[in-house]
Amino acid sequence: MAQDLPFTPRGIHVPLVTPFGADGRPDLDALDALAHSVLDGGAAGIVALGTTGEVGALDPEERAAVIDTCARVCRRRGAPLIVGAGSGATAAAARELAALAGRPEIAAALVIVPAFVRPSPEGVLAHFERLAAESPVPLIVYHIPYRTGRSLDAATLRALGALPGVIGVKHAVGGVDQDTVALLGDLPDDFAVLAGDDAFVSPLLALGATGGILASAHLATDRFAALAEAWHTGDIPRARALGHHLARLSTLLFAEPNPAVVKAVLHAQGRIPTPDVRLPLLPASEASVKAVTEVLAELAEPV
Ligand SMILES: O=C(O)C1=N[C@H](C(=O)O)C[C@H](O)C1
Repeated sequence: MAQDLPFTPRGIHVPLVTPFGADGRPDLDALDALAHSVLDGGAAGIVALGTTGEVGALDPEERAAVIDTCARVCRRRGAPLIVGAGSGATAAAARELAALAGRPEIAAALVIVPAFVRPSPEGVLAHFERLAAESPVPLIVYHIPYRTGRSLDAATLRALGALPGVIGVKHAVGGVDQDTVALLGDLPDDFAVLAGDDAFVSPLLALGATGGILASAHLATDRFAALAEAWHTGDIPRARALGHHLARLSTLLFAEPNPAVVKAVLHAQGRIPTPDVRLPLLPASEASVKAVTEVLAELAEPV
């Protein structure tokens, strides 16, 4: 089903892990089932090829297969698909985005701020101006300075948000800082902030974020969906209680490099065939899985 345009990202979107089979290849049936399960749990949509999908460790054919699988599920469910695309320098990013044309399930592309080269804020703006002008799909800026090495102030984020074709930012600055507060206090029209640091989703929703892109929401998906709903409807006692519980869960899920713990727990639950991650990631420890399992059991109680 084609998405209604314009797409306004809202609610919890789950950046899917890429399950690997015993042969080491992506298990597309498991990916299909995982996508359905998080949508059944109340996710507003899914994200293919996020950091959590180990995009950097997939070859081009594997990436295409992941997009095809996720697009098929989203078509069937009428759910929006966000695709991670457009890393690297501007020309290469534009080519990657161009390849997303003609896929009505793809509601937006999640495009990281250029990493490692640390362009000036003006360079970041020029990068997104060119990509937004050429992209066949709307863009969500993925702002994650602790991975890219490029921090951006609220004024630059607002300028990005004012670009036609840029519909949101996945905000993952490792906390709630002065620029987070300034940005959410004065947003450009039709520009959504999505929480991208799992442990901080509740405070960001409280400040006006419309949702989140959260690896943690593979687990307790219904609770993350309820958290977003509670903040949106103003049920503050419920929102606070859920937020505190889910922050504990996310902290444990990110105790080792993402998505090792998420995959290990999904495997322990029988939802993916192996807990395997590709190097340079290492498998999660048993202690991490045990700690998450305990918090999940608490979350099964009414909050
Ligand atoms: O894949 C993603 O998108 C996410 N990646 C973040 C990360 O690994 O830093 C975490 C977030 O939950 C979603």
